[in-house]
Amino acid sequence: MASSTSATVLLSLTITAPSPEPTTCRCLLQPRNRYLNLSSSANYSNKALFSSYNSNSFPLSKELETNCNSLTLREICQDHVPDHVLGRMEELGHVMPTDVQREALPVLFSGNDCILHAQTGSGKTLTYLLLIYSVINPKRSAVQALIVVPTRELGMQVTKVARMLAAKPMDPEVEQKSYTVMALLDGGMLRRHKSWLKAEPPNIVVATIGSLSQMLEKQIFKLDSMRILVVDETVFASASIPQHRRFLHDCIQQKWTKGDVVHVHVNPVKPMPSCLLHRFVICGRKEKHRLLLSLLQSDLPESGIIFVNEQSEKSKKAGKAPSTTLLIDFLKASYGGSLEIILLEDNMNFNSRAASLSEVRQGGGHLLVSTDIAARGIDLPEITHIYNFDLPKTAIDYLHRAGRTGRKPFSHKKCTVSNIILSEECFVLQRYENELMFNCEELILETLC
Ligand SMILES: Nc1ncnc2c1ncn2[C@@H]1O[C@H](COP(=O)(O)OP(=O)(O)OP(=O)(O)O)[C@@H](O)[C@H]1O
Repeated sequence: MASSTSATVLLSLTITAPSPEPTTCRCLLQPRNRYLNLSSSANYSNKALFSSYNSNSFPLSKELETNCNSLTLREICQDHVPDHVLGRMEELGHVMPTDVQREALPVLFSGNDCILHAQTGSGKTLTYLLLIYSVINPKRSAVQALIVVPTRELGMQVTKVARMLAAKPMDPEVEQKSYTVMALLDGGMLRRHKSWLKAEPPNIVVATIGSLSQMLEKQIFKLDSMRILVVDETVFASASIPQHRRFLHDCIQQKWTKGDVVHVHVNPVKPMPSCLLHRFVICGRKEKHRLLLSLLQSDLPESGIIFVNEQSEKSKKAGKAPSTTLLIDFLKASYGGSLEIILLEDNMNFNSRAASLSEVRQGGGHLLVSTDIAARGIDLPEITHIYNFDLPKTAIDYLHRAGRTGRKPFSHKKCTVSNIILSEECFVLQRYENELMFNCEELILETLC
């Protein structure tokens, strides 16, 4: 994929990297006139944002740097982001910056290449959207920013936030052309999008890789006006070497970035948000349903996600029902609490998945039974409890699942991640604790029953 000529490319990524500095990170890089192959980028498990824009790089003012600690988001952004976007941002309750926003935004606005490291739920999406709104021109009918996401669910989430920030000012006195944001997601109406892209290209496109490739192949999607490319929550490479230093080294080697990339590292020691309490219960395979029920009855979550691993091929071939279905049936028959039980899994068609998510987003308290499809990028701040009915397959998956709760940056409320494990899985959990540097307390069975 070609970036536009004389463009500066910026990459931001969330590397959920364990050793030597385990953390979630984003990386902002500036290649010049480079080709970036999204689908074949390999070797890191991360969340990434690439953006390209014509920057008049200027050094970060020392004064701004020192004063940034006490600045509001508006003060940090006001010379860059249009006023009505800042107004919307404040209406949405974003007044003070999170750590990553405070540290990253001045660097991004300065046009420097940089890498950002920050925990899940720390406000990276707003960070890159503010950068996008600082760069694109709503009067220009051309795709100026492209955000590539791995799943339809994350795409819907990002589109929602982008549209909320871009909403036209309520005040009729304020004349402002609104930004247009298109969601080009798998399972969507590609024919309709095709006409839209041809007739009046939107300013921002949020796309899954499949839909994007189709549009690129048919040459409907033109990248010549693109100034920012974001790759969000995408696997760039093997999870076995998720080390940001190595990643950065490779990016420089591949010339995706200039050599003087800035590395902004927020909370370098602990990748896991500190507002999370982790605990585990050991039980036999047949006791898991009953144990989950006891946990739900004693925790009384406001809302929660119960993560179940995907059904194995072997189990499918044997004609067994998936664990999600069994669990939903069990909960519907025995739960009896006030929360609504909702299913979200890969096997569902796009419409059913969208319906489940919109039901969840309407609020009112729910228990979402889900595979890892809900583990990345989905932002449901009302979730207070995560239950790993099945232990995730990797430490990175653990981090992403856990990061679906505790998503209120300025709240001191503790949220809980509970793991229902078999005795032979203890060492796996221990490994995740070591890799991600968190502590998981054992809950003794008697106290629950
Ligand atoms: N400055 C802010 N003030 C208050 N809330 C904020 C602020 N910035 C972001 N948030 C809220 O914090 C939550 C998490 O933000 P966001 O989804 O951007 O995190 P993230 O770092 O991208 O997480 P992940 O890596 O898990 O995708 C969202 O509900 C968002 O609305």
